[in-house]
Amino acid sequence: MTDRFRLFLVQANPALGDIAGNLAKARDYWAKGKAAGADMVALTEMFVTGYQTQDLILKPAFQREAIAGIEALAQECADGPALGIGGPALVGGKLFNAWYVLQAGRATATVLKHHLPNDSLFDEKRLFASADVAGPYVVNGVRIGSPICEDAWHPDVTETLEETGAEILLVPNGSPYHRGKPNLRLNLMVERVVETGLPLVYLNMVGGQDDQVFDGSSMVLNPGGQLAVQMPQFDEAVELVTFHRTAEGWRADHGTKAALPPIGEADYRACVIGLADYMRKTGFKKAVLGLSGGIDSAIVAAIAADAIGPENVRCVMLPSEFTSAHSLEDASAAARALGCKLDTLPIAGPQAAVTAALAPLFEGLEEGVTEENLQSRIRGLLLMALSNKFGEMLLTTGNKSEMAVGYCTIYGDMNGGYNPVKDMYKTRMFLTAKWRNETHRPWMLGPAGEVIPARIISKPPSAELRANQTDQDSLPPYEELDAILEGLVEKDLSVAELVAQGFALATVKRVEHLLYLAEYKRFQSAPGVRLTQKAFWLDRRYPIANRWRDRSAG
Ligand SMILES: Nc1ncnc2c1ncn2[C@@H]1O[C@H](COP(=O)(O)OP(=O)(O)OC[C@H]2O[C@@H]([n+]3cccc(C(=O)O)c3)[C@H](O)[C@@H]2O)[C@@H](O)[C@H]1O
Ligand SMILES: Nc1ncnc2c1ncn2[C@@H]1O[C@H](COP(=O)(O)OP(=O)(O)OP(=O)(O)O)[C@@H](O)[C@H]1O
Ligand SMILES: NC(=O)CC[C@H](N)C(=O)O
Repeated sequence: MTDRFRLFLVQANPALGDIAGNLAKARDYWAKGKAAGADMVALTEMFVTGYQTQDLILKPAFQREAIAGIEALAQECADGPALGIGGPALVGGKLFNAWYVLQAGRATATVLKHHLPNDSLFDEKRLFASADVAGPYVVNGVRIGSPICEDAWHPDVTETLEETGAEILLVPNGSPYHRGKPNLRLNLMVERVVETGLPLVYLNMVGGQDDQVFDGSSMVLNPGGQLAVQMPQFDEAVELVTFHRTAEGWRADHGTKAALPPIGEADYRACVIGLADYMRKTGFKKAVLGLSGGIDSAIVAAIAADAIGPENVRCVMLPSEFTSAHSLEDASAAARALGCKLDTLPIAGPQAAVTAALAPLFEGLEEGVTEENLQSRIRGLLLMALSNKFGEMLLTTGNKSEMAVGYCTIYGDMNGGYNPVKDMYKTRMFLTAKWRNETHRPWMLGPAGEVIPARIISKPPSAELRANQTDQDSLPPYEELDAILEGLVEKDLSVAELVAQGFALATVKRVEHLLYLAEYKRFQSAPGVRLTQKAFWLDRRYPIANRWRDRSAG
């Protein structure tokens, strides 16, 4: 009887749709596991296709290529350790989210997912059939049960596996980041370990995919819930875990115990990885953004410098007659501190030309928001011209507070391919800027030190679209706005509940109105990194034409 079982865990970053590339990665990791003397090499949920595939997985040609790839992989990895890999499976004409166990040239087990996540950003019931729960499979005489991700968030699948003889639980995941997610997963997995009395391996992928960032944080728990291995959050990593058979069952040796970063740092890292992977996976090497001397564009510049290197980030100051001297100085100081190129493109010329073109139609009409927004749109036009000419993707900079209430110009500053701060509230932007100035980590490609000049953080935010404008002319103070948004968006509170918390009825109703009104802007907005469980895109899907307003407080 085997008394030792060695499992090679692969916390890697697949590229969605790159079936050949993901198979090549799988082969390389399998060879590493073989060289390390593993009995089994484990990869994550849907590794062969990347995750989440959304409706791409419904395309028969895509399914066929992925399944054929797994069959070929089985043969290439016949001579050595077993290989566990996620991919689609077609059984009885139905499509399943599956995890294949490849041994001796074929799939000796095809585990099919039972619990299909269908809330927040998941729509798996739309894509896959739900399978009945099956028992464990055997590798080198050890019976292993593999609940697939959501399957381990409920007690029934692991209970069945334990009752049908599983000795070790190995859970492949595609679990995306949100604030505090590692702790949530740990609590759930400890529950499974305590219920079953079995050791549990939680294996998650890493990397950015559109709005989602998968943050690894894979771990191994021994019965009782003791943490034997903690793999890092966000980094690609491998770990050879050795299990020993004891009188009480299998136990994992202690291994790597990576420290997980605090939440603020994890959010920033998610923004950096989300942007870096979006660029890499869509084929961009360089980015461009408007650097105004305000905090939003300064943080986005820092994130971009950290993600793709300051030499690949072009900052552009586009001053108008309303741009203050301190904005010019602050933009220049920020670009210098980050080591990014700064171009200056005054907008007075194009603004005069557009104003003249519109003059015959606008004659006798008062100037107002139209003219203010023209400046933003001219900036957007010039920035997109640079993007076209130099192949630099335009970054847009609207934080979550602005995106919530529509404090941004459609086809103006909303222009851009990706928004790394789309899910970060303005009050967090200030904290993030301070934190980045005080902290440098090896994964940051930008420099250490005060990369966001102190005045950018301390001065009152202004769009500078008219003389002496500040954000607080149009919006409640950000502390109040964010607290109300936290209630309306993150917690789905009613207007009455917010009023009971002490907020003025008129302010809450105005914020609620702006929130609903701005749906059309968000629908046309760039994707951005998801940090919360109510990100504007998949977590919170609202109608655009919507006459409902909450009358709970009158
Ligand atoms: N339901 C709907 N479906 C589709 N389209 C709809 C629509 N409602 C309005 N629209 C369209 O949207 C237009 C109004 O939206 P928009 O043109 O954005 O203009 P609007 O939202 O009125 O103004 C932009 C606001 O953003 C502020 N801001 C803050 C920070 C930075 C910047 C900046 O630009 O740098 C701007 C600026 O001060 C101003 O308060 C309408 O004229 C109409 O064309
Ligand atoms: N003078 C400018 N030069 C270059 N880009 C600008 C200029 N003014 C605005 N922009 C672009 O439009 C975006 C929206 O402006 P907004 O005022 O909301 O942000 P900010 O200036 O970065 O920060 P804050 O809101 O704190 O002032 C900016 O982040 C920037 O990308
Ligand atoms: N891929 C999955 O099944 C993930 C679902 C799970 N609720 C998570 O977010 O981790």
